[in-house]
Amino acid sequence: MPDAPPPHRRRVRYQGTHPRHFREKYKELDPLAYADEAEKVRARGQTPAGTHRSIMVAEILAALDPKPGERALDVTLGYGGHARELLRRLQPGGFLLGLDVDPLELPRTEARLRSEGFGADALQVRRMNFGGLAGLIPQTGPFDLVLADLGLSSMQIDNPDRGFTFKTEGPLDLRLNPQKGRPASEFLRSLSEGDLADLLAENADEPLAGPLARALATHPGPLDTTTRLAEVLRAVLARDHGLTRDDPETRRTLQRTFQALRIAVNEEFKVLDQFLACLPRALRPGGRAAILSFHSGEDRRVKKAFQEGLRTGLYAEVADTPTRATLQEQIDNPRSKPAKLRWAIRA
Ligand SMILES: C[S@@+](CC[C@H](N)C(=O)[O-])C[C@H]1O[C@@H](n2cnc3c(N)ncnc32)[C@H](O)[C@@H]1O
Repeated sequence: MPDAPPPHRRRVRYQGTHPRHFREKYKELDPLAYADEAEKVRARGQTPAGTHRSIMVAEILAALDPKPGERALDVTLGYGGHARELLRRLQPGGFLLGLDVDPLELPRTEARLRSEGFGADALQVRRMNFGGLAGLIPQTGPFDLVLADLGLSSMQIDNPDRGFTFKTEGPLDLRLNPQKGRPASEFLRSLSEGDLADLLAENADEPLAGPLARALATHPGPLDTTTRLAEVLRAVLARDHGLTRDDPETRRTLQRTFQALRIAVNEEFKVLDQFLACLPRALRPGGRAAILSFHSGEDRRVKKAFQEGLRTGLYAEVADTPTRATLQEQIDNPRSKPAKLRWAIRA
């Protein structure tokens, strides 16, 4: 019998000349069929949907100094961009173990790296939270280099189903691993006004923590979508400060609130502290660690752990000041603007 014809796929429709929403960006989401599209999007200073542009690659390579035959641990594999650059420099004979907590993106990243020729002798991938590093090291032994690129990948931010962005309607989820724990909407319901104010202040240095917490805690209906949460916040900013939807301060306040909730839902400070406490055990003598952080709560922790490790003799050398992305990179990829890189060398 002849093969049945492939099912007809209706072209994705969108308003205007360019697709604006994630699901409309069918060309970017299918880079094999539309090879040029990603380049055009990058030339506009944007990140193609479904991909991630690795940040401060040259600076991270300089800090980690990977050499053929060495063993590396990337605890935030993400899109695998940094891992790919490390793997190239670790060959021949080197090895990289990539971890990520995200069950949705990790298999795609592994498939992409395998298709680029990195076999099981060079690359292994494991779904796990880097907060559990202390349980991993007895199995793997220490590494020559360890990389942590904290936070979220662009694939996670841009996918409305994950609920990380207020720019598009989606469930208020915010979990890095949606198969574990409770979504932000449920978590939000469990908090008192006081808890919420503390969370906004501690996790995002939010100056309007009090009034925002009051509005969220006393909101009559459910706050179960990204856009509904954003509307409640915007209403407070308009009422108390006359800020419009498009005011940059409105955007920053929304970003801080989403960040504070994400940190809480994923217990990001707790797992970062666990990781930092175990990091010296994950490094061989002379081993190098590099950590890229994206907000002050993370950077404070990294700085303190490195300085304490230097004082107690666990580290031989640590970065005095954080390295920032070059101005050109900040223009090319605005997501690199808040990034701070710190490194340490194991004694
Ligand atoms: C900024 S992205 C990494 C991008 C990657 N360096 C690249 O070049 O493609 C951060 C990744 O870390 C993962 N992640 C965040 N917290 C984690 C944790 N506690 N344990 C494991 N993975 C985590 C996220 O799921 C995300 O994929």
